[in-house]
Amino acid sequence: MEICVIGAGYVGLTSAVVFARLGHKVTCVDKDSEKIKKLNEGSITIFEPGLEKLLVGFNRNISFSEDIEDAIGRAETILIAVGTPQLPDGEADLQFVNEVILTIANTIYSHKTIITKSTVPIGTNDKLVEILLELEVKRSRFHIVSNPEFLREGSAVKDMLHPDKIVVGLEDHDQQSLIKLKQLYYGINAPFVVTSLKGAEMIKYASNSFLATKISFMNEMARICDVFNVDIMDVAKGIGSDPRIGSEFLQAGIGYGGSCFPKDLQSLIYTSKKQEILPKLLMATEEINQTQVDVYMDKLKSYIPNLTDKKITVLGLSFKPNTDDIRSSPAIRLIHKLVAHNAKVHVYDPKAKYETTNVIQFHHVNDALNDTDCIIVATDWDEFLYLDWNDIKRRVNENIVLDTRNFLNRNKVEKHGFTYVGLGRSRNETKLPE
Ligand SMILES: NC(=O)c1ccc[n+]([C@@H]2O[C@H](COP(=O)([O-])OP(=O)(O)OC[C@H]3O[C@@H](n4cnc5c(N)ncnc54)[C@H](O)[C@@H]3O)[C@@H](O)[C@H]2O)c1
Ligand SMILES: O=c1ccn([C@@H]2O[C@H](COP(=O)(O)OP(=O)(O)O[C@H]3O[C@H](CO)[C@@H](O)[C@H](O)[C@H]3O)[C@@H](O)[C@H]2O)c(=O)[nH]1
Repeated sequence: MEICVIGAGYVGLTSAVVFARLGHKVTCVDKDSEKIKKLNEGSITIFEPGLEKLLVGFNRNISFSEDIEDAIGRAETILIAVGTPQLPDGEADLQFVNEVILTIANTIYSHKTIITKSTVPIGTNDKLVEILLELEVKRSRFHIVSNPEFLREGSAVKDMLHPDKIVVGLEDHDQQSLIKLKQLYYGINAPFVVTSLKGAEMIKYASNSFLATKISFMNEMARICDVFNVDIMDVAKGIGSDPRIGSEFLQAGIGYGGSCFPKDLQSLIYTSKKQEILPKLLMATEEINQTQVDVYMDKLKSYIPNLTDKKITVLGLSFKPNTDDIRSSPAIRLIHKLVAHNAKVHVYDPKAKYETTNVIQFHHVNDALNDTDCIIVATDWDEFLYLDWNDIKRRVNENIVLDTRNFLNRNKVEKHGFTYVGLGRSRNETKLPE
């Protein structure tokens, strides 16, 4: 199948490469000429495990271009994978989706299946149908399909090749597009969940909201565990073994970040309020998340009351491991707070970069750790599990380790004389058998 993927970001590029791997002929377009230039030179524009290898392996099936009209003209299937960022009031900004739909309207000369992969508010795809009709595109020339994406950054390729489901939202009685989607995903072993356009849009928001709520729930539990000297890790293990709860997304910590959970929750809150529904649970989820960094700042200040001129080393910048993405990263929020308290901030991240005043970023973890007064693990990169605490002991001024991800091996850290600080990570008061 000849496909045009519009947007060469995390979703667009991964989709383009995966569909090329499935044997389709893909043109991936982006209006960012720098991105397209790099991709045409053979360099990958994002860090995503396995993506570069797959691109190299299937580059015969994929091309990159800035010429959006030309790519649309040739393709029978068009995937919209442009950004839908957040406006200041929480509403999703649909300017890029609207831009694309106008371009499509001006370029349709044969039938197109237009698939929205971008996360868009409930009712958007119905609106896209209306817009195309208002622009006098013949009804026989297009079908709109909502096919939200559920990949996670850091495991995007794996998630797209082995999804747990493929959600497809269709216009009324559109059997033709369902057949097209099955052809598109031929080779992927996953059940189809078929629903209306609005149904598919809602599934995407409900999925992210549920997962974000699970995280905020655990963060609230961690706050409670903290005052009762209970280890939240025991609680996660205990409740996670119940299949009704499930063991994933129970990791308490500094809060969720990234380009999806925060903005999608804000967007659903906005949409609900517009319909005069007060989404109290979603609002609480967001509020807990927003204040989680402050909870860790209070922890830090209970050990170092005055942070002025204290050297604080932050390990991790990205919003989660295995990605270079720092969008809405809690690590960045934490760094801003440290700077506001006049701390001298040293940072290290295996892949992500962040430039700002009063922060020094190091290329080697040991350089970032020299003479530090406190080590804060802000992202759970595997690399930090293998730190040589015996060596670090000799480099630092003070022995405080704040683990905001409940992730380090506490015994290993404490064995070398460090004070391990977490939230809801109190030592069990009952002496248990070894
Ligand atoms: N990042 C994720 O993990 C993820 C997962 C699932 C769904 N989503 C959703 O997918 C969408 C895309 O997210 P992303 O993270 O890939 O975004 P991104 O910002 O990484 O990429 C979007 C790309 O679209 C391009 N673009 C914007 N307007 C364009 C236009 N008119 N023509 C051509 N290109 C244009 C931009 O230049 C950019 O390269 C969003 O709606 C997001 O919510 C993201
Ligand atoms: O137990 C957990 C799990 C995750 N996180 C944090 O939650 C955020 C989001 O993590 P994750 O969901 O793994 O990454 P994303 O790439 O943001 O993926 C989410 O957002 C995407 C965009 O909508 C969806 O496609 C995915 O299904 C959804 O998991 C990160 O900051 C994580 O550190 C926790 O704090 N505790």
